[in-house]
Amino acid sequence: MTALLSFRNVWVEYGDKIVLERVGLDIDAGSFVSIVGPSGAGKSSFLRLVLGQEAPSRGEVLLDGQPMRAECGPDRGIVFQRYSVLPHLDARRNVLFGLECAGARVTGRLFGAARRRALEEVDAMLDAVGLLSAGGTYPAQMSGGMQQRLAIAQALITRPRILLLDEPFGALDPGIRKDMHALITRLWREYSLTVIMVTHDIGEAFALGTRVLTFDKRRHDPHAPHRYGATATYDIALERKTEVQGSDAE
Ligand SMILES: Nc1ncnc2c1ncn2[C@@H]1O[C@H](COP(=O)(O)OP(=O)(O)OP(=O)(O)O)[C@@H](O)[C@H]1O
Repeated sequence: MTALLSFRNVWVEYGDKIVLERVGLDIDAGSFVSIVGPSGAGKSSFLRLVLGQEAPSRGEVLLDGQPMRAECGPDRGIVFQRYSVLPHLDARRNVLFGLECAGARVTGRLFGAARRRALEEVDAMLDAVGLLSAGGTYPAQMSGGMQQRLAIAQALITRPRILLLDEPFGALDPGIRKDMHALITRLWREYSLTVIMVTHDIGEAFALGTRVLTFDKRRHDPHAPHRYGATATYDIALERKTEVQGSDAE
């Protein structure tokens, strides 16, 4: 079976600074991959490769066995720790914006029947993340948890196959984080997503992932810290036996 994503001897270098080196791994469709590692180990750089925001300086990244083009496509969505949503748009228009970006590249706006259909989809997505009644609310009026629900809705509205999460729950209180764990688990299953999540929380990595990757440097040169890059040093397959329970879990 072809892996959804394959990394073949992938390097990321900025000038003479090596960030990632010799990354070789396959990611299967439907997996939930957690990535942990020290600050600066190239975890966000790895996500940018998957997003198509950046091309490897050496090696190749394959999507469905084909070389991935260095461009963001609607089949990949991303949620960051903060600032994923647009402050000047209410919740409904934030999610609609995600659709407009993907569906109407020329004008950037949807009109008439297409807009009505899109708004129905938007409301269904807001419902899926528990924000249907907050459709007219602006991000500044929302709690951190609500903003992250909105960011997830915005990322999922284009029905991506791959959802990238960069420390998505890092700024949230523990109770809210549990709710978000339950939500993301439900959406991962319902939407048959492949999730790649960077987190600094080891417990979260193991609670949510079907696989945990650690990124770190195998070699260090104390006189030239940029000489060696990080790679996937541990690759741990997990059996997810238990459901993640949050207060909003179905
Ligand atoms: N465009 C760039 N030009 C030069 N260096 C860069 C660039 N982007 C990232 N880096 C460097 O690459 C290294 C890895 O950054 P990256 O953000 O991928 O690490 P990370 O593991 O996600 O870190 P953190 O956990 O702190 O978010 C850092 O040293 C960073 O300064």
